[in-house]
Amino acid sequence: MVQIFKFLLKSNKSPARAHFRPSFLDTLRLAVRGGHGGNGLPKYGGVGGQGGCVYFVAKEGLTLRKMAQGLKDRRVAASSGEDSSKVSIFGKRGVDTRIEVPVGVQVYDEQQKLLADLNENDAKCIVAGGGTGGCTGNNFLGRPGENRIVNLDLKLIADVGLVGFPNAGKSTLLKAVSNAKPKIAAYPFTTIRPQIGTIEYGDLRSISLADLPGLIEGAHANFGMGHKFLKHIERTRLLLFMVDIFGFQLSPRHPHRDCLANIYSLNKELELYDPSLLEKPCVLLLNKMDKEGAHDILTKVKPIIDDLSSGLADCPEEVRPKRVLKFESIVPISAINSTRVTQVKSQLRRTLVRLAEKQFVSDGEQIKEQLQQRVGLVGPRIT
Ligand SMILES: Nc1nc2c(ncn2[C@@H]2O[C@H](COP(=O)(O)OP(=O)(O)OP(=O)(O)O)[C@@H](O)[C@H]2O)c(=O)[nH]1
Repeated sequence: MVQIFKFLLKSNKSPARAHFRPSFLDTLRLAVRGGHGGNGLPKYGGVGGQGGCVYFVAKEGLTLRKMAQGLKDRRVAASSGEDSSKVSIFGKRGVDTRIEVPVGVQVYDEQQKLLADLNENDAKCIVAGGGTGGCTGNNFLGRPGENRIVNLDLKLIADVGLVGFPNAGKSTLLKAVSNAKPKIAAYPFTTIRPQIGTIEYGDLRSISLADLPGLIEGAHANFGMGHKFLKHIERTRLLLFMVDIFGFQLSPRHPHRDCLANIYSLNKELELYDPSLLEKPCVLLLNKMDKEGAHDILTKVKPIIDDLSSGLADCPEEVRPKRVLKFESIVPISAINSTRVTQVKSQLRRTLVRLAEKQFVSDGEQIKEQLQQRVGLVGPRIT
């Protein structure tokens, strides 16, 4: 009888969903606790060992999901310091707990205060200090370690951020220029998580390109997946905007926006989310140029895109930005046929090289200034 029941229960089990993929994880909450300080020994003036601390180390190639899998109950503690004893007057320090986190993680406390920004491989930060050991100052009673909740917020780091409304052809471009294998389909929101691809050049240089999906009108106010993906733009050095030359309509309930309105709308979304994003260098791609009528639209809109402020008066009020973007370059392309894709690759590289040069010069100036201050008037002359 038991066997029959077992068989029936087994056969009723629903099959695993073949399309199931774990979703992208970019935030994680952890409880961290430093070790308790060991007690001192009053009779001999012995000092207890300090509690161990919990610290994070950034490691490339690690994801928050992988990290979370290793921390099932989301609690991390370090061990306590040793008590002072007759044979060991100074108690041993507690063992520290090292937790590896992905590069690009920002650590916040419960009051949303930034504790650390781990954006380099091997960058470290202590998130919970150990308690002090018992000594004369605390009546030989060891103190508890720091105990708090920390929030980890992962922001992707890529050289280039690909920004555009759904269906513009971002995944198609990513596939054409890089080694990424994104999902492509003729309906919006095919891409549900950021994808990063590497563009490789003949001289073995490479740059990373992140497709940041989910941007829609109102994303700045957290509509759609709003902030979840907008935040990733902050860490990119160059913005690559992409619009469909024929415009875009989110759904039959939403108005159809032509290509110009789309550009203004993207401009406004970034401006409202964080105006400093508008200072990043940017390149615009006008996609789907292989379709009939695309060149006529391009001839009409190109002069306005060259100087976006000239078209502001005709722009629908709800998508009108206060400050307009100035594109370094505007490239009409067909991502599906790879037309002018090589030009896009060279343009991205040129802009990034120029940026790096600028940064190098300004770093150099800063170092020179610091040196001059340190050496002062008595040292050798710095030219
Ligand atoms: N005719 C034409 N169609 C294109 C071109 N680029 C992309 N498409 C088509 O446009 C549709 C959307 O392309 P995707 O690459 O998925 O667009 P996306 O911007 O990544 O879309 P989301 O995943 O919604 O963010 C697909 O059917 C593509 O085949 C192009 O250059 N010309």
